[in-house]
Amino acid sequence: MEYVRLSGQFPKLTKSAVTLGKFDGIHRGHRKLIRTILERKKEYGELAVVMAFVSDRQMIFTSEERRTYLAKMGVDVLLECPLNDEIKHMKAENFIRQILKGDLQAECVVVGEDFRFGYERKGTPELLQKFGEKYEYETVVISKEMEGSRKISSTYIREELKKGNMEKIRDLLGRPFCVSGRIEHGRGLGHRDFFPTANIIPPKSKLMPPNGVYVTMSHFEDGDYPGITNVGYKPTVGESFLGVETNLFDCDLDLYGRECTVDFYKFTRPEQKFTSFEALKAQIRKDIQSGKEYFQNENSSQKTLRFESK
Ligand SMILES: Cc1cc2nc3c(=O)[nH]c(=O)nc-3n(C[C@H](O)[C@H](O)[C@H](O)COP(=O)(O)O)c2cc1C
Ligand SMILES: Nc1ncnc2c1ncn2[C@@H]1O[C@H](COP(=O)(O)OP(=O)(O)OP(=O)(O)O)[C@@H](O)[C@H]1O
Repeated sequence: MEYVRLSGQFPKLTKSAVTLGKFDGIHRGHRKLIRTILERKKEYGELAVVMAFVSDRQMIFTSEERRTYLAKMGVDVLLECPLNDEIKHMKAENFIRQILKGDLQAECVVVGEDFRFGYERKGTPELLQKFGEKYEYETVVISKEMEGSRKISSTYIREELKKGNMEKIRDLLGRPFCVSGRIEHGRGLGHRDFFPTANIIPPKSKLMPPNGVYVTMSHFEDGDYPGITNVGYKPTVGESFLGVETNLFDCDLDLYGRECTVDFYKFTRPEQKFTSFEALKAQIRKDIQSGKEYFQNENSSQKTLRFESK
């Protein structure tokens, strides 16, 4: 997949199917749009292009996580376009003429039914359709994917992430919330004293759930390991950065330096400051036990698959 972080000129493409939006998290609604451009690729040989408008806010998926994910889906080009004043104030027709048609040579534009763009948010799916006749492209408008009576959106997922509601997030994303990164060395206290942990330091750009303990599944290139993860600053020992620290059940491999994706299944308790290291260790023993019970529970076994629903 070609990845372009725009800082001025748009790339010149030929014959593309373009989908537009912020695309944070690539939730079930986003995937309907992406599947549509992939179908166009298959049927008409159009380039599958995702144009993602980006700002400085923390994201459900970091830019890197999103890139990896879209490449796996089969997207040809990811354009990250800063949501700056120039883009925000651009007249809708200019955006269509200069960028969609002029640069990207769109044959097809795919958006959700409430998508808005350009000056005074006057760019609507209807307007895209209207100009499609003049500039010769097709517009596909996708109906909103719902969860009950509420539209799925990145905003909805952010709200649930703030509450640590990992089960709900899994429904909305159609897969678990995850953190990806390289396993780093901790201070080594855990390993020396009894429970080894695999540590990831998420970038500051990653939107995280509340500090606390979660039941997780860690995915490495050659295997998946259930475990229990602490997110936070380890107040008992005092750490200066936020860590994602996982005790993998029944795994004694040396994992340092390896790439890992940790899927979050369930929040179990907030992070606490303990009065002694012994008290912390006793609590972690209990955490490990409750994590193992989660995976042993027959009803939970279905939940541990890394399936992608809808
Ligand atoms: C399941 C689990 C739960 C944890 N809960 C807490 C906690 O509530 N408070 C805390 O200060 N540290 C917590 N920790 C972090 C420990 O302080 C940390 O594992 C230990 O200090 C070893 O750190 P090191 O690997 O950097 O040496 C937890 C770790 C794990 C794996
Ligand atoms: N639930 C959904 N079903 C179908 N299409 C959607 C859905 N949510 C968003 N889209 C469409 O996907 C594209 C990208 O959406 P975008 O990320 O901008 O919105 P969002 O997910 O609603 O996020 P936010 O809550 O931050 O506005 C847009 O064209 C949008 O209309």
